[in-house]
Amino acid sequence: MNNGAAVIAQNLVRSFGATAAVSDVSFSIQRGEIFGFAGPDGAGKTTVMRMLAGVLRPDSGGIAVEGIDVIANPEGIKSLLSYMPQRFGLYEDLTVAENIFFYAELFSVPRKIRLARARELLEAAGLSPFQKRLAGQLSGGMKQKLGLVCALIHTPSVLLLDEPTTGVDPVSRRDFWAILYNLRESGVTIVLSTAYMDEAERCSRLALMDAGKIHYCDTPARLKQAMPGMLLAITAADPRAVRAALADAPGVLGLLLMGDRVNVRVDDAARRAPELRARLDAQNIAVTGISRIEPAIEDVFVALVGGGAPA
Ligand SMILES: Nc1ncnc2c1ncn2[C@@H]1O[C@H](COP(=O)(O)OP(=O)(O)OP(=O)(O)O)[C@@H](O)[C@H]1O
Repeated sequence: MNNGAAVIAQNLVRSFGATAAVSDVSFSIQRGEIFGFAGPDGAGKTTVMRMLAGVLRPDSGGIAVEGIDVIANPEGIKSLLSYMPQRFGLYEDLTVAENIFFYAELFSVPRKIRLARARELLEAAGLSPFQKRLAGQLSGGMKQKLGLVCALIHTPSVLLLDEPTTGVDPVSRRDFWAILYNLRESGVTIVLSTAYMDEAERCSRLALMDAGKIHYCDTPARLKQAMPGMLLAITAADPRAVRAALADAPGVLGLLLMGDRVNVRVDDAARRAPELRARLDAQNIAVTGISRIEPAIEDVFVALVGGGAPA
C-alpha cells in the first residue's frame, strides 16, 4: 500500500454497536502535509484518528503509516508516530519538566539527546520559564502546548493531533500553529482533527467529514472554488429576521447565520443583491449592509456537506 505517502487509509469501516462511526473512508496523506479532518461533533474524526494511531482496530479496511501495516503491526509504528488524543495524559501532580521526561522514558529517547531536545521544544512552545510548574497549574493553552512537547520528544515523522486546540484561547492557538508550521518545515507530517472552521482553513488539505464519511477532500482554496453559487453578507440589527425573510427568496441557495450578519448563498450576486434588499425593505427589516464576500470554510462546509456548520 506504500506509494511514497506518509499515511494511506483504504475503505476504513468501524461501528460501535448500531452506530456506524466511520463508513468506508479512504484517503492518502503526503509527507510534510498538514492534513485536517473537519466536521461537527460525532462526525467520526476521533475514531479515524484512533485507528490511524493503532489504538483502535477497524472492522475492515487497511492503514499504512510510512509503509508499515498498522493493523498487522501496531507496535511497528510506535517510534514513527505520535498521537495526542483529545485528553492527553499529562500528570497534573508532576512538573512540566517531569512530564516531558516521563514521555522521554516511555518512548526510550536516549538520555544523551533528551535534555537538548526538551530544551528546544520548551523554547519553541514558550514554556521554558515554567519548567518547574506543576502541570495541573498550567492554563488550558499551556497544557495543550505541553502535550505537544511530550508528543514530540521522540521526534516522530507522523504527528496525530485530535482536536488539539479545543478550548484554547486565540493567542495560544496562534502559538500552537506557529509550532505546527515549524514542524512541517522540518518534514513532519501532521494529521489533525478540528471542529473549528478557522483552524481547518490553515491546513494544506482538508477532509470534510460528517456522519462517518468524508464528503470532500481538497485544499481549502479548491474547496472554496467547488462551492456552488456566490456569497452575499447581509448585516442587520435582527439577522434572524433577515434569515427568515429570505429563506424562500428566488435565487437563494442557502443561509448561514454568523453573529450580526447572514451569509446568503445565491446563484448570481449582482442580480440578487438589489432583489433581496427590496424584499427586506418591503418587510420593514432594516439592513446595514449588503456586500459580496469570499466564502470561508464554514460556508463551504454548509454548502457542500449541509447541516449546521461546526463552531
Ligand atoms: N467507544 C465508543 N463507544 C460507542 N460509541 C462511540 C465510541 N466512540 C465513538 N462512538 C460514536 O461514534 C460516532 C463518531 O464519534 P467520534 O468520537 O469519532 O466523532 P468526532 O467527530 O471525533 O466527534 P467529537 O468531536 O465529539 O469527538 C459518534 O456517534 C459517537 O457517539
